[in-house]
Amino acid sequence: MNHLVWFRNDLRTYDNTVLSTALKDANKVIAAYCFDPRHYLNSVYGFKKTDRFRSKFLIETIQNLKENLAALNIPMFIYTEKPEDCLPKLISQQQITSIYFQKEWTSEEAAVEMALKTSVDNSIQFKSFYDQFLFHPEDIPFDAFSKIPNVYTDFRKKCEKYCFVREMLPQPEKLSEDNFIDTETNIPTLQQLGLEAYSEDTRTAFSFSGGEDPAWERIHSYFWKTEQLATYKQTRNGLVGTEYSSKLSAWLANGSISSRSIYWEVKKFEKNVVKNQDTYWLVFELIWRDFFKYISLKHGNSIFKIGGILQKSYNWNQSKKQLDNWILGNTTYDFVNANMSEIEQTGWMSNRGRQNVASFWAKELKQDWRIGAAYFESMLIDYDVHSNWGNWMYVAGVGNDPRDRKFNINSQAERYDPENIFIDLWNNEHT
Ligand SMILES: Cc1cc2nc3c(=O)[nH]c(=O)nc-3n(C[C@H](O)[C@H](O)[C@H](O)COP(=O)(O)OP(=O)(O)OC[C@H]3O[C@@H](n4cnc5c(N)ncnc54)[C@H](O)[C@@H]3O)c2cc1C
Repeated sequence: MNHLVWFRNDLRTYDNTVLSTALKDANKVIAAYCFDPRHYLNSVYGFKKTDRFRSKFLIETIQNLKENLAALNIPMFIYTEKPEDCLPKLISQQQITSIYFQKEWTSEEAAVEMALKTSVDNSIQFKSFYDQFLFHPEDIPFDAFSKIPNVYTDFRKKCEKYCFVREMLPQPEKLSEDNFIDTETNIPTLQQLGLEAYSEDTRTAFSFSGGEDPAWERIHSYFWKTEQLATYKQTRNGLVGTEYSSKLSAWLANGSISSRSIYWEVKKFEKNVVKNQDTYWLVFELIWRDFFKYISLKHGNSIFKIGGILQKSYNWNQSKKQLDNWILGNTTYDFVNANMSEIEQTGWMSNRGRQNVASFWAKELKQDWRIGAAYFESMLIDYDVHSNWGNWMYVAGVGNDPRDRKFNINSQAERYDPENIFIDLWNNEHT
């Protein structure tokens, strides 16, 4: 049996169900990753689907994954082509019998899987696994995805009571040296993906580096070195600096680390250092992440539609001038401007910032919320389809917020940035 592990948003060797299962009964295992050219084109809203910040992070992630796979004697083939164009050739050259991959359900990802299926021989087996969750779909206390509650608290309480988090998988065992071959394929540069190289803004909240090793270094630092986890709930609404929140989202989004691993690391911390509301709260937030994945499983493409999952109709506007002012930080609110400047310069924005700029865009300007979501999709280093579109729907009043709130931006700024430290950092001319 010759197996191909087709990496998607599960870019790690550790605690990876797809990789571990593929290794079980194989004579030979090879890996592949495709920088899909469609991900670097413009979306229907006119933004690059993946701009420079996430692309650079992804390039670093693949470099790290390639090295970690090589240490297991697994060769990694890297293409800048559509999977359905390059993988059939690889499958035939390497006499592959089965393809292992993480199951994705959003329409674009599902279409790629279908296109790949139709471009290879019928005898090739497709084996896909859900591996992006904290609570595995087979373990949740709901009979079907259609039964997932639309209110977060109902979902969380039932999962916390009746569900469990699976153990992490053992470290994969190294294959024999003859499994390794020279792949003679290269990781593209930013320029080859049609993007410009850039140097990091010194004001960045966090100097992100892609890959599972940097993800674990962050865990080591945030949990064990500085013990910031012990005060997470108290600091998580911060705006400036590396330590106000975990910053794990970028690695979680492309699967460099599993949500399960973070959960079990929290449990270790609770045993060895302290167990309190703050340590629990990180898990609480990881459950939010699961919630939006289940909402997208339940509602399918509605998460991308203007009426959202509630199918609500509002009078949405589409003003190019308002869009330019929002993106360039020329609105009437310094707090919105500072946050928009941060995302434009670094690909990052705090959760507090995201809520405020999204509320301003959708609720105050009454602009089509999908344009805001598409801009975030382009810019965010931690873009995750479910978390982004789910949170945008939530803030825009077409999703899961039972109270349909609008943020008072001035009072938010006074509360979270009382001395204008954040505003001054991002609104003053950068030297
Ligand atoms: C409009 C809007 C768009 C967003 N888009 C994204 C996105 O594309 N990708 C993304 O990962 N998060 C998104 N979020 C959620 C949240 O802002 C980020 O997860 C968080 O700011 C990341 O920082 P952190 O890792 O330091 O989070 P922490 O506060 O340390 O939280 C730990 C982890 O919990 C999860 N989490 C925390 N808050 C949320 C939330 N509200 N929804 C879902 N998961 C959460 C994340 O995986 C995060 O890494 C969005 C929020 C809003 C309001």
